[in-house]
Amino acid sequence: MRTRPPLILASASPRRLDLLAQIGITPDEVVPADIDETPARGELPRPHAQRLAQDKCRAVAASHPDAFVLAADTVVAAGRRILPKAEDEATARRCLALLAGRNHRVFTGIALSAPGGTVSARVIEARVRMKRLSQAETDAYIKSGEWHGKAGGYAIQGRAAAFIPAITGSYSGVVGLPLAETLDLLRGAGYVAESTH
Ligand SMILES: Cc1cn([C@H]2C[C@H](O)[C@@H](COP(=O)(O)OP(=O)(O)OP(=O)(O)O)O2)c(=O)[nH]c1=O
Repeated sequence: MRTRPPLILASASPRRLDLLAQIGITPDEVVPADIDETPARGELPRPHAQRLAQDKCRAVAASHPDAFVLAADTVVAAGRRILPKAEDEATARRCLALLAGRNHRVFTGIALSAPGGTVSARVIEARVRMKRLSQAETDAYIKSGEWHGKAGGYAIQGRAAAFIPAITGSYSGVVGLPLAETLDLLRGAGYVAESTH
C-alpha cells in the first residue's frame, strides 16, 4: 500500500494548529519557519502576506522535500499600511488607536508545498469593523495581555470579540488560517481525498 507523505505545519502559532484540528486535520510535525518578516520598502499588505506565507513554506520545504508543507501569514492593514505584530504595550496601544472606530482589512496568505516542490498559494481577505474604544476599554484590554504576538494588537477569538460588531469574509482567516481555502489547497495538492471532508 502506498503511504501518504507527511504533513508539516510550518508555524509556531498554536492557533493554526487548533484551527486545523477543528477540521479534523492533524499535522505529522510542526516545524516553525525562521524567516525575516520585515515588510519590503513600499510593500502592500496583500503581497506581503502572500510573500511571507510562501517564504515560510519554502524555508521548511527545503529541508523536508518529501512532505506536504503548509504555512500562513496574517497581516492587519489600515489602508495601505501594514500594522506590526504587537510585542509590547506601546505598540498594542498604537494599533488599537488606529483601528478603533474604523474598518480595516486582515489578509492571510496561505502556501502549501507538495512533495516535489510545487507550491500553491492564496491570499484570503476579511473586512473587520472595530467600534470606538473608551480609555477604560483600551486599558482593560492592554491589561489582559491578549494582544501579545498578534498582528494589529488584538485577537478576535478572545476579549476583543466585544470590540468587533461586524466582519465580512473569513473569520478563521482573521484568527490565522482560513479553513475553507486551506482545505481546498490540501485537496488540490492531493493530501486530502475528495471523498473525505
Ligand atoms: C488579527 C488577529 C491575528 N492573530 C494572530 C494570528 C497569527 O498568529 C499572528 C500573526 O502573526 P503571523 O506572523 O501570521 O504568525 P505567527 O508569528 O504567530 O506564527 P508563524 O509565523 O510561525 O506561523 O496574529 C490572532 O490570533 N487573532 C486575530 O484576531
